[in-house]
Amino acid sequence: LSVSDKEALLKLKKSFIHADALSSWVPNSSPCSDDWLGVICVDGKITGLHLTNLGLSGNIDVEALLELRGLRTIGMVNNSFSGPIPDFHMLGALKSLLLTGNKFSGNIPNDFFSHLTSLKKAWLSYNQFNGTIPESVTQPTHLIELHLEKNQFTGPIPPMNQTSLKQLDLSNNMLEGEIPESLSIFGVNTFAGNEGLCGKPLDKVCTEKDKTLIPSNETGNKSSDNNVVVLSFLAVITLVFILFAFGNCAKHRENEFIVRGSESMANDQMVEIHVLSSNRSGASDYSSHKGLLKKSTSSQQEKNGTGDLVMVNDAKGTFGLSDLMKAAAEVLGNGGMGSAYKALMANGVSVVVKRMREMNRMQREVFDEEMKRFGRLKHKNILTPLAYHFRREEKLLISEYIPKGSLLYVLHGDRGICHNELNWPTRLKIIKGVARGMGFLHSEFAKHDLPHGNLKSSNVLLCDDYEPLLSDYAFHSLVSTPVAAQALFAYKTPDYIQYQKVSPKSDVYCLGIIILEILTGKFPSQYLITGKGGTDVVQWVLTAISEHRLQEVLDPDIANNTSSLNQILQLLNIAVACIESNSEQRLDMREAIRRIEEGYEY
Ligand SMILES: Nc1ncnc2c1ncn2[C@@H]1O[C@H](COP(=O)(O)OP(=O)(O)OP(=O)(O)O)[C@@H](O)[C@H]1O
Repeated sequence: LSVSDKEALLKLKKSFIHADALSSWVPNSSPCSDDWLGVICVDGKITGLHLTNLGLSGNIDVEALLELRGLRTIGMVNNSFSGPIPDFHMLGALKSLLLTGNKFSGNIPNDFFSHLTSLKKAWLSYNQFNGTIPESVTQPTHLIELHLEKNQFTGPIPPMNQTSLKQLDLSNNMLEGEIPESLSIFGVNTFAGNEGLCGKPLDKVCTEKDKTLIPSNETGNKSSDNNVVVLSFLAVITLVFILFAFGNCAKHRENEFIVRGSESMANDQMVEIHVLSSNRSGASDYSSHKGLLKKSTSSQQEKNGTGDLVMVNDAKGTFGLSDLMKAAAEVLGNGGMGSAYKALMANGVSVVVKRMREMNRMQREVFDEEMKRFGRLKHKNILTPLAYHFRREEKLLISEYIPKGSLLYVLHGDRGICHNELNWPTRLKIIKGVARGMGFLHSEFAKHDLPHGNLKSSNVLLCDDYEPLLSDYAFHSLVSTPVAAQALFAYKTPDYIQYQKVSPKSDVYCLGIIILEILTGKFPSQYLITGKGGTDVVQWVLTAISEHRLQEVLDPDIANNTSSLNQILQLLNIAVACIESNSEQRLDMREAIRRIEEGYEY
């Protein structure tokens, strides 16, 4: 590694604002041998930067990047970078440019992709880009993945005909005109949310006018002018809406809108969420009856009870959207996949409603099948959903409310009676239940890359007798990779951070973290976006092992249980074998479960 590579990275770091997460990037260490966060090296050469979810912003110093001769991947997914797209087109050897989930805005120059001839993956989704899609996107001949969804691109789609293209997502922009025939092999979801598009695979037939729209700068600029008008109009409407809603809310504010998130979980206040009733008009539209949905469904759906709520499991009886809309709702939190509410329905049943963001990877029929399959799952340690609601813009997943709450809450949030009940036999019961639930998911979803994908203590709910129930599993196939990378805990494992891969072994790593969390009683920093706060349980335990201080890492509440100490240390060793950073040397799920069930004697 030449010195200038290190200097280049330090220069790059200087151009970032809020770079606290890059505390390992310091002059007296080496990027490759000292494992600088997010720096990918092959044979001592820097080949990639994988700076995902680090809260970074600032002006990316492309000159510094130019000095990294071996650089092939730039990954800056889910940070806060803003302004025009940096001059990445100067890095002609780039293979992956991953910028999803930032605040980049403005036009992308028309020749941006011309020099990026080796580009295989371009993820520019979930930003605020506008103007036309640069025509040069047709030029990288090996392009495999192009993600432009959730921007404000206008005008027609350039005539891309790369046969290499396997993933294309242009959804939720403002594109218009005829879809090029070469792209009609992609599904409807690729183009959804662009009112002005027509042609196959969409149902909308093109008019002569649509067909004459050709990609040109003039068209792009014209449409963006139109968009400015439309956007200004929308902005005014939104402002009126916000002012009105604010006025309405302010009246009720004192006891309402209290969020019961992980930070303030002991707060049990009820909230009212105002519902926009579609069958009235004018300012009086905003009825203040209790409910969950911001926009109401049609009055017919309300009348017939179930609306378009699909029951997949009637263990708690049947109910409909209208029952949910009338229920008293309480915000439980806002996780990576969306927000969660508790709803107490008039029949006395409490449910949790999760509003899922971005579950549009599948066609409606496939989604329906998947949900029905979820509804049929039966295992003592699995939370089986009760119902779901499908609309393009929004999916709701409804499950039974589990009063004791999550392992996260009982372990770290509640210092009351439940925490005191977390003695060793109870913790062992939880570990075994989690392992059994994982075993079930790994055989039920054996073909999935991630049978669970999001195992962490907030997704382990505790029954009254402390039997754990796993929730939020098997979402991986329902969402696109950029969303998964943002929302699923399996993407925080070394498998993804260092090697950009996930597999069933990533679930094993997550199991290891949860066991360490239960044994140490510490909140893992791994759960936090920036990794700041909490305890890096992996590092802490590995250091303690190397210094033969194992007992010191145990939660004092269980460490005093001398009769079980051997068993506790045995579980600690199993967890350590699960958090092995090299997935090939890591235990597989079956072996991890076998060891947890059988126990090893020292
Ligand atoms: N069925 C349930 N019963 C009781 N509490 C629940 C239930 N489902 C979720 N919760 C709690 O509600 C809160 C919010 O859940 P949510 O799943 O939205 O967020 P999360 O688990 O923190 O993140 P993620 O979206 O990644 O799973 C969490 O504290 C969770 O433990």
